[in-house]
Amino acid sequence: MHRYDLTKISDEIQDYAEAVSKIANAEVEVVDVDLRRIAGTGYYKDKIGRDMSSKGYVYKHVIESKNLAVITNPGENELCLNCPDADNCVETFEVSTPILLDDEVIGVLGLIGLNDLSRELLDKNLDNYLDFINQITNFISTMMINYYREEDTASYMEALKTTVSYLSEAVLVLDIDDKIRISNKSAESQLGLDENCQGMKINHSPAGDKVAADGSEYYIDVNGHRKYVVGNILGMENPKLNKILIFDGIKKVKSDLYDLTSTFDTGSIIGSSKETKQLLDQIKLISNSNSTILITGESGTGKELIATSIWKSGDRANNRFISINCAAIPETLLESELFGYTKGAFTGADSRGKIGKFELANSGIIFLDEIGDMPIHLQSKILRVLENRVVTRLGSNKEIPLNVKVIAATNKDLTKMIRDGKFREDLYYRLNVIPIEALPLRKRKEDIIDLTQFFIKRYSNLFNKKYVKMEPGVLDTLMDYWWPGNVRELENAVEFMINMMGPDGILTKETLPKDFALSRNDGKIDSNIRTLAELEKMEINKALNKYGRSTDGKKRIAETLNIGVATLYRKMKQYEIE
Ligand SMILES: Nc1ncnc2c1ncn2[C@@H]1O[C@H](COP(=O)(O)OP(=O)(O)OP(=O)(O)O)[C@@H](O)[C@H]1O
Repeated sequence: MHRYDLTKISDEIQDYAEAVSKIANAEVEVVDVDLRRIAGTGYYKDKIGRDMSSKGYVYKHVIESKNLAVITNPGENELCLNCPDADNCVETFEVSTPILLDDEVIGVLGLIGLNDLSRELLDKNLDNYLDFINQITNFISTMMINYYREEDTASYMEALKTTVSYLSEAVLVLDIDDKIRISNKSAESQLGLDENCQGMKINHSPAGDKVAADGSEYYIDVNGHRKYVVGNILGMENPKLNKILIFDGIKKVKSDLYDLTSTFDTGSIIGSSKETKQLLDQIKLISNSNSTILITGESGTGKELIATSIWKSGDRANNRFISINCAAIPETLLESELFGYTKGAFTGADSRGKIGKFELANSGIIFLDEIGDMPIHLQSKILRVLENRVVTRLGSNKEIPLNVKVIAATNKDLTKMIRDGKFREDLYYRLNVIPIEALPLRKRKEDIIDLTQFFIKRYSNLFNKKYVKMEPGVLDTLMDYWWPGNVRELENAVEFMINMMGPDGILTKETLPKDFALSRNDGKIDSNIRTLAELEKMEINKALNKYGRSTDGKKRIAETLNIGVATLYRKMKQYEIE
């Protein structure tokens, strides 16, 4: 196989051959390097496609030498000596010119005289003829290059089309006039185009970066409609394809950000105790108020669930609920997470800027969980946001008006923190406009019955197990326990029990978690009362022994204890666990 195959453009070569033949008053033939006749005029036309390797001595010489051969004495020339037709050669002259491409011979063009007239013409105008033929061979090699270039482009386009069709982001490949050359399904549906949109002009202009950290924001105008998208425009070094637009609609980008943020539980509050009924009434009363709410209570009492219930029963239910755990985000990042930043606001910041959680929550609710862990310098900033109802991105001085309802939560004693100088008193009063207390489970024991039933149902469904009943005494044990980890601990205990439950579907005392031994022996509370801190320390130590101290180990511990990794580190520090 040769690199260049002249047969691919044989029709065009034949057209040239015919033209040259007329102008030069001679016959023309073109052969490739295998001495196959590609084109031919007059006498040679019928012989196109024939293999000439047994003859064609002159051509062989031209191919090997890469030089032109002018034969004025065909049959007698030394190059004709071995030719079987040398004795009865009908030619009066022959000019054989190599067709060169990249310094490689890809074929030979032969100009052949068959009568004296053409011989005479040649003799008179040899130089002109040679120039002319040179031009023609150059044309042929240019045609060959173009042929491969187009073929390359076609397969390149095909490959690009296939690749693009696999991408979930919207992709448009535009030509130099910003007309669509390639589009994928996502781009078509986002811009409301049909699949035959090739050739349609797309106008795009920067929209100024407001939301996304990983792309620029653009308006795309198509069919008289304007779309607001986030993405990237890649330039291409290609004469036909000019740029690639990769983007997603702003709504999707915002909701992706939102999905990343919202890991909250949106279940409903279970419990029929007097206390829980009161809580539900209170939620109803306040859900439409725009005042700030502070939910206090031990860990696992359902503070976040209360916050989402307020959201769902209020008039902001159709807008966002953005939850941010102030303890889980490193102090250095918390400020930019909350307020956002503009391009190049600080070293290491994404060069395009990013929306903050306050802005993202606009017209909805922001839930500031573990507000007691907020560093004091940020407390004053939060206070300012709450007072002025505007937010300013880091690195910018533009104030963005906010219509956000704030719900904060903490398991810390903020009044004590104020006394210790760790929490700003003015912020506390700003937050504590509507205080809600999430009671510990042991202070609303009736709920244990409802919650146990609720979780039994959830986990037996989840694990596809049939639950029949609970052995007498099991519920008493659960009711008597003091649940330091509150509802979260109860949920974990029930999940464990359903795992342990035999095929008879009966929850026995044996299915209770081992660590329940504190109250398991006789169904009564262990007479040695431990502090919560002691219990937490014990559990963390146990988990460290089981899973080890590696980063992965700690991840698993955090999962098992149902707390965040940041909380685990904080607690290890607090209890001086090495
Ligand atoms: N009354 C309830 N009904 C149903 N599920 C509940 C109830 N209270 C809490 N839960 C569940 O218990 C778990 C812990 O609740 P949540 O995260 O709201 O507690 P929290 O007080 O915010 O905890 P932390 O202070 O540790 O963040 C969640 O899975 C929640 O759905």
